[in-house]
Amino acid sequence: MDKFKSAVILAGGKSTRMEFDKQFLKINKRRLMDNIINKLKQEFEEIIIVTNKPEYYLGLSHKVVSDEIKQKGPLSGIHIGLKESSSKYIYFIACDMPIINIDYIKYMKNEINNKDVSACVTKLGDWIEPFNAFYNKDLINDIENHLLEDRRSVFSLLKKLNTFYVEEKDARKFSPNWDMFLNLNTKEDLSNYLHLIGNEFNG
Ligand SMILES: Nc1nc2c(ncn2[C@@H]2O[C@H](COP(=O)(O)OP(=O)(O)OP(=O)(O)O)[C@@H](O)[C@H]2O)c(=O)[nH]1
Ligand SMILES: [Mg+2]
Repeated sequence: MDKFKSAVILAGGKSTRMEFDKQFLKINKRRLMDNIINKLKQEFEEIIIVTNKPEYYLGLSHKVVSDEIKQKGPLSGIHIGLKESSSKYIYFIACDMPIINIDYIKYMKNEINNKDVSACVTKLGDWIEPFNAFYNKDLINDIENHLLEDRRSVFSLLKKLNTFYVEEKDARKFSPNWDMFLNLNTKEDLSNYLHLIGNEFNG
């Protein structure tokens, strides 16, 4: 079995800060989600979308699922993503992360290939980056217990487990300005990003 067969895109959030649903964001007349899917196809055989609006994905050839434990934030999406996927390690990315770094994905795979870890996440100072990361399918029960205690933080969950951390300085070799972790939370984030790539926001 391919240990790294599956990738999950989380698109089940409320987009409160962006004020429109980020999963439908278009850049240069193309849906960002479609770009993410196409990129991930280079590296993963199975792609799963976790969305709160599955009716907008009818006809897509990938698996589309919704949270089973609702209203608990990203861990809800990680939970169902792990349940629905069919490999040991599952790659997770958010629907508002426009820059996929395939070399870094390959690097993480190689780092954990011969290890048995709960997750592979990257450090940023004292913090971690919860996406552009791998999680072990084994975590389903741990996440359920964490959420039952009404704890929602990915980092506090990972601290309790056997997590493999990539050091910030090692990750920066792949992405010196950290763009592979860029996520578009606000309209300002979006307009900065569009400016960077030389586009205007066109809805
Ligand atoms: N499946 C699922 N995904 C979620 C949930 N909450 C957030 N996410 C996803 O997790 C990722 C990171 O979340 P945020 O950047 O905070 O996005 P958000 O929660 O939609 O936006 P805000 O409301 O502004 O916090 C995004 O891909 C969201 O779609 C949830 O309850 N379920
Ligand atoms: Mg949020």
